[in-house]
Amino acid sequence: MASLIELAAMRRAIMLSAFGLGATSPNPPVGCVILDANGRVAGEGYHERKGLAHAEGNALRAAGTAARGGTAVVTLEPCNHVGRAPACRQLLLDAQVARVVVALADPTSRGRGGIAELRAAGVSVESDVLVDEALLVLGAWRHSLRMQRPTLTWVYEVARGRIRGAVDRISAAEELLWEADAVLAADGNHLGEAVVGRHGYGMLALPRRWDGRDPAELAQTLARGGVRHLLLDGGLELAEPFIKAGLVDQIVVFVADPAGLPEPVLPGGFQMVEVSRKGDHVQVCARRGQLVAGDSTH
Ligand SMILES: Nc1nc(O)c(N)c(N[C@@H]2O[C@H](COP(=O)(O)O)[C@@H](O)[C@H]2O)n1
Repeated sequence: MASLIELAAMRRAIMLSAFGLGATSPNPPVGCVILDANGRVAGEGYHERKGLAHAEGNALRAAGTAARGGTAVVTLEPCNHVGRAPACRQLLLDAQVARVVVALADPTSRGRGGIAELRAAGVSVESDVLVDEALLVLGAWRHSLRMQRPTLTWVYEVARGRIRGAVDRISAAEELLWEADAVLAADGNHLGEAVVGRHGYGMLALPRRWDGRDPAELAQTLARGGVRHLLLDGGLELAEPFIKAGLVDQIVVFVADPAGLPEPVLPGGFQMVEVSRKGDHVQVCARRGQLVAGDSTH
């Protein structure tokens, strides 16, 4: 069982991991905290983008020799492969940590996985710690892997009975770009990295526009190009083919005024999960019905 100190460290690691949202794809946003042998924070880090060090590598570098005999608290199972970065389970063994606390198992882990390797090497490993909280950050990535397409969020504004794109006009909508990898807007005529340059050169391969034909084919192309979270910014004409194809996972709608709400405001099958005030708009977040309970979108 994880101790109270380890649970607090996991929550810290989850917060750190969120700094990687919208930047790490196709890799996951991961955070890690190293506790020394007395349970004090000795180092921490997160995965910033593909091609750079994994979260564990950054946290171990910050901790230095204080990691020896300590505990690594990490939001995703340490990787078991030598890729662009060394295998994290080997870095942890080299640093001589005594214990590893993990939130989520890695659905892409190679061989028998980092957790099994660490246990085989005599390290105490606690897994499935604060899974639901870790999924607040890792959820879109994991859902994308499960569905073999990007997690798709449709954002729009409802104003004077009209439904239209929101990102250009509403700052809270523009902020959603920071959690997405790519954005499709202007009735399909604009397709690009959500925040230009965040993933690093060559990490995403995107077509410049969508021909408007097959949304499932576009989703496949984007998934192959490294996109794990797509933001759709526009009115019904843009979103309808994606809704009909069952490709919209979540909705963020900004309601400008209580009068003249269109009928309906949300498409069928979506349930509200959050209603809040954002400046002069009401923001409603909704998820597909069957995804709300239990495992949620993610
Ligand atoms: N445990 C862990 N921490 C991180 O910080 C990570 N980015 C990952 N990612 C895992 O490794 C794969 C990517 O490897 P490369 O960076 O491309 O070599 C990714 O699929 C995850 O399984 N894991």
